[in-house]
Order: sequence, then structure tokens, then C-alpha cells
Amino acid sequence: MTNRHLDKTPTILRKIVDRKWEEIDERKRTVSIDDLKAMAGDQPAARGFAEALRTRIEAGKPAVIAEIKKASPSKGILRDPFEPEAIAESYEQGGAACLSVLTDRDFFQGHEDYLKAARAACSLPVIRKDFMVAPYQVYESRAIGADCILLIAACLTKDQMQELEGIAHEIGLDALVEVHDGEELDDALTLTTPLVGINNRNLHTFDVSLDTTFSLHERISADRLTITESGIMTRADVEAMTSRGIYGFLVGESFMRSDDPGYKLQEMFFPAG
Ligand SMILES: O=P(O)(O)OC[C@@H](O)[C@@H](O)c1c[nH]c2ccccc12
Repeated sequence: MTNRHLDKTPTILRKIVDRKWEEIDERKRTVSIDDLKAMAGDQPAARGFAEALRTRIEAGKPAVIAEIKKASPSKGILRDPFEPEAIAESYEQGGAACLSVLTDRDFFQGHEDYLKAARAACSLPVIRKDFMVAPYQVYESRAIGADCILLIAACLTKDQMQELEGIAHEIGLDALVEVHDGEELDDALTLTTPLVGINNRNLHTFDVSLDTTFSLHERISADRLTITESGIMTRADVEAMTSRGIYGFLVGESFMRSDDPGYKLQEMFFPAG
């Protein structure tokens, strides 16, 4: 796979992407891309992911994508026991706009079944959180019931992102493009999706800085929706974003470590009084 971002040094992201290609090859032996296309075609209409975010952001309210993740390579196990259905219900109650469910098995201990279970337990639109590198995975995402896919600019070329976005839109999925620096944002802004995520975590080093969002947000025009991702831990972090006009959020760890994830969401984003 040729990609300028990944050519630099061997990092965790490179390892994940190398493994993804192997995983896709393994899966193709049991389920063909044509099988997936048929399964994708049989799905009911997707829940509007971008629409759910837009409605809130345009009303000047926080739009929270609440993440369901058992573990991460940087933090290890975040939640045990781990019950996707109960977490999904709790998030809906707490005022989440959308869900994000990790499906990567080898690095995040995720699973497609967690996405299906979480989505069935609530009425929220769901993004499949995984490392998309090939069309196979886009059809697979629709086949398992996802409403939106993630395109991570750090592991895709501009051409790959455009191709995967095109397929997603053609089969009724929304796409969230994720960037971490100015060069990735240049590529992201060639896409048509309004959903631009700014990841405060560098996926090569795991360093987190909210300044990433503050600086890149200024380059995103008002017709797109900026989502700040990773490292949002406190009410003060939320206010630092909203005071700069950023109302889209993707939050995982601080909710996952709480006994009551939905209550934690409410406390951080919709405090009484
Ligand atoms: O747990 P946090 O720090 O709140 O972050 C959530 C989300 O942003 C993070 O899980 C994430 C952002 N981009 C990703 C890409 C792959 C896997 C995970 C991610």
C-alpha cells in the first residue's frame, strides 16, 4: 500500500492498517464482496447521521457522538464488564445525538456484533469506528447496519478517500472524514461530506492536544460541521470548544470509565442550571 503518511516510520497506525488488509483477505474467503453488496441492498434506509448532528449544531446545542469502546491500544481495557446495549440506552437517555461503535477486533477489542446490538437498543444513528482502507469494508458497514463510516486521512490517500466516500454515498451511508494536521485537512476538503472530524490525538504517537482543534477549525467553512474528537474529559474542555463556536463532539474514554455513561454525558454537556 503506498501512502505518504504511512511511509514515514513504523507506528501503531501502520501496524493496524497492515493487519486490516490481512483481515480483509481472510474475510473475503468466507463472504464475497457480491454477498456484501446484496446484504447491503437488503438493509432498510439508514438513520440520518449527518442530519442528527446538523439539527443540533444549527440550534446552537452540543451534538455529541458518544462512543462505545471496550479497550484501546493506548489505554488498555476501559470498561469491564462491557454491555453495548445498556450503554447505548444510557447514551440515548443522556442526550447523545449519535453513537460511535468500535468494530476493530485486534487493537480495540471491538466487534460488528457490538454495533448491531447497540443500534438495536436505541433509535440513534451509528458510525462504524474502524480503519477503512478498501471498498469491501464500506459494503460490509452497510450490511451490518451502520449509518456512517469513518475515513481517517492519516491512513488514506486523497484518491482512496474520494473512492470510499463515493461508494458510501451511493449506498446511503454518511461519511465522517478525520484529520489531524493541515495537509490532511487539505485532502479532506476535496470531499463532499459536510462532516469533518479533527482528531486531537495523533494516531502515530498517541499525544493529545486540544490545540489541534482550535487551530484547524479556523480553516473549515460554516457549511461544514466540525467535530472535535478525542481527549474531551471535563466540562471545562466542552466550554473551551463551545466558546470558540465548536459544537460537534466525539467522546469515548471519559464516558466509558464512568459507572453511568449517559449520566456522565449529561453532566459534561447538559448541566442543570
Ligand atoms: O476516548 P476519547 O479520547 O474520548 O476519543 C474518542 C475517539 O475520538 C477516539 O476513539 C478515536 C478517534 N479517531 C479514532 C480512530 C480510530 C479509533 C479510535 C478513534
